[in-house]
Amino acid sequence: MTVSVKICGLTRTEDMQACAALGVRWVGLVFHLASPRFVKLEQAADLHAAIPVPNEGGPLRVGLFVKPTHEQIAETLRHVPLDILQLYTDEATALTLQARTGRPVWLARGISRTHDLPVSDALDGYVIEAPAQEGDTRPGGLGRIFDWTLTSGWQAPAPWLLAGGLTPENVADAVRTSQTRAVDVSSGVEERPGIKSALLIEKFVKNSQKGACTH
Ligand SMILES: O=C(O)c1ccccc1NCC(=O)[C@H](O)[C@H](O)COP(=O)(O)O
Repeated sequence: MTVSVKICGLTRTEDMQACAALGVRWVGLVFHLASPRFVKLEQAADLHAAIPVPNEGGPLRVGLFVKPTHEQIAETLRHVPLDILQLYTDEATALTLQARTGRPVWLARGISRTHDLPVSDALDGYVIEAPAQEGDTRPGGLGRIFDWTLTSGWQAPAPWLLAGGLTPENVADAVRTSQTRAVDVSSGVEERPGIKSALLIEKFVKNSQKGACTH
């Protein structure tokens, strides 16, 4: 089994190109102003254009939005033809935005117990990560892990990615323990926020496959 990889929070052309060259399945662009990885629309359009499109073998482009309005997403899509929307919002809003944009929507969900795991199959996917804590300035990209055994044996209602605090060192164990088929990383492959390391991305992609052998 192959484990699919998403690299999130890209801000530089060379990092987009490294992801494409290393066979990363998804690249994430953060449209949340308070993030150190925030990209403006023109910058995002340039990043989008820097790599092959998905039907020519390039990664799918995922846009991250925190409590977005339809207007914000519509304006973003006018500049950047994103393939997938990753939303930090409630499920009802996510469903509305899925219908209004016609784009696949992944809902980010922080979990601290199995009871928190999503049950609805109406969305296109989930990003499962550690729950937000009081004082957090943003809901993701914080390098925080959660108990990976919580998803072991989960009959997920839709495709999902494991996220939060993954690194080249822990990703094989994370895949093995959580039984995920897709992983999502931002800070664990960075030199500093928004600045990725091609070497760390390469190690991450390679090591993510090592946990996949046993399930
Ligand atoms: O990266 C951010 O700054 C960010 C801001 C607002 C919402 C989400 C954000 N990032 C999400 C991600 O990068 C990933 O989906 C995930 O949380 C992994 O992050 P990390 O723990 O840094 O690997």
